[in-house]
Amino acid sequence: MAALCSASPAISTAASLGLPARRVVSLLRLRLHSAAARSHSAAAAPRTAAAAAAPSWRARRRFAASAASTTDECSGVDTMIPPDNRIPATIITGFLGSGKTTLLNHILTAHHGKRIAVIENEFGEVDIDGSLVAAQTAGAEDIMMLNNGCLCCTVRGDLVRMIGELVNKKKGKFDHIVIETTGLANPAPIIQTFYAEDVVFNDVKLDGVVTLVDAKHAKLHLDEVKPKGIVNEAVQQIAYADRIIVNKIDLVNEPEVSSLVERIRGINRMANLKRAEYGKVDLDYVLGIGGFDLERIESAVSKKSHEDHAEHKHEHDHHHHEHEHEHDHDHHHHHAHDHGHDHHAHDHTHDPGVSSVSIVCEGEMDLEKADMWLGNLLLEHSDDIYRMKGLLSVSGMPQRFVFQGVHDIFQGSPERMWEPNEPRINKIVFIGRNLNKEELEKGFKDCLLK
Ligand SMILES: Nc1nc2c(ncn2[C@@H]2O[C@H](COP(=O)(O)OP(=O)(O)OP(=O)(O)O)[C@@H](O)[C@H]2O)c(=O)[nH]1
Repeated sequence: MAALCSASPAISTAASLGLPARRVVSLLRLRLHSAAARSHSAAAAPRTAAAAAAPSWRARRRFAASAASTTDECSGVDTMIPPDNRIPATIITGFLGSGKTTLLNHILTAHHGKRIAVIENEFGEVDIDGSLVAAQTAGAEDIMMLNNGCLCCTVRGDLVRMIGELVNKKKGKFDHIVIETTGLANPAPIIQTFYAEDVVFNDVKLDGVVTLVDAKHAKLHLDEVKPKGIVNEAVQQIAYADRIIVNKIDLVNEPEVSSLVERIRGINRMANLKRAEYGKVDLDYVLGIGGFDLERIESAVSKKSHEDHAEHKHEHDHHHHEHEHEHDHDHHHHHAHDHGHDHHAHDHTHDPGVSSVSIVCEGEMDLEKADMWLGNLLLEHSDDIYRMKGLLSVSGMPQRFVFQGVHDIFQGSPERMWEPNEPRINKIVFIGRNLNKEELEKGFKDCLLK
């Protein structure tokens, strides 16, 4: 059963990655915590207000099992998302050789005025990437190496320690942390580190996941068939991304890039996407992106890839048809029917089953029903739901309700007020494995007030 106002249904399975025991999500409880956050910050001076916001973040993060203040939980809430002054951290991921270090060097050598601490994860004995970065740049405040292991498993503890060390010893001396993963990393455990580990969570917030895709070789890796139960890292890196950079476009022709973009969109339609050579993108495309910020949910759930279109149009005015495949007709297939080249090969034979589903519907949500539905959904499918973002029009709530999640880690809060004439539209986007569009759509729409 899903959690309702007063239930505390912790599921007993402790997650394999050392995360806290899973709990069923409850929108109703999230609403409560928002109210608590408001009373905290209202009473506090500006500086303490930021600090006071932390417990509420944590509460929302973990769906505190105790039904602490249950008396007026169904009353209206007129809170806003609390300020978050933690240090932002960006994860740069992408398959081997896709251009992660090149992008990092671009970030470190560009003029943005940010002081950046770098954590490098080189898979192997020698700090090759570290020396490449270090040799080329004077821009990094600190370069720390995570050696001899993949960031996604053995050295996660090291990552936590390193971030802790950075914060303890150098707080105030840097403005942003950039973590470069190995090309074989699954980003999920790294993302979860930011929510599951207090040492990290209290001082550092995940700003976003930037995924580099090698325009020349990506298809090969995306098509690779893995043994049953093993997920293709190249697909996962795309699935978790907030920003995608299709890099090395100098090595391929336009139809090849378009086909790849379409393929990527089949996996993740929530992320922004840009094409680049040598990782050269505007820095505000990769830093300060707020991929996990509730305030910025709307752009993700409303995405129709304008930016890619604009960027692309700028560079290749005659060839910008990929957007035609990206808007709201969510299909699980991604044929390259318009491009006339061999893009069908992956279709359903090699398809790792990772895709996006977005649902938009007008009307007012019954919060209890939505709560029940989402709770059950995550109870059964949180392993398969990689990322989720949503914006709801809740009956009786004057604000828009926004939420986002990564597997069973979930945050939500009322956001700004609905404008008087603004259409009450509900939007939800899932990225994950084996998503059943029809079932999701039916479940979501059944939560509307009849
Ligand atoms: N032609 C071309 N080469 C590129 C581009 N971007 C990066 N490279 C080259 O590709 C190679 C790999 O780039 P890196 O930045 O080291 O890639 P990486 O993802 O950090 O590699 P790993 O750490 O091995 O996973 C280097 O020789 C880069 O100079 C590009 O846009 N075009």
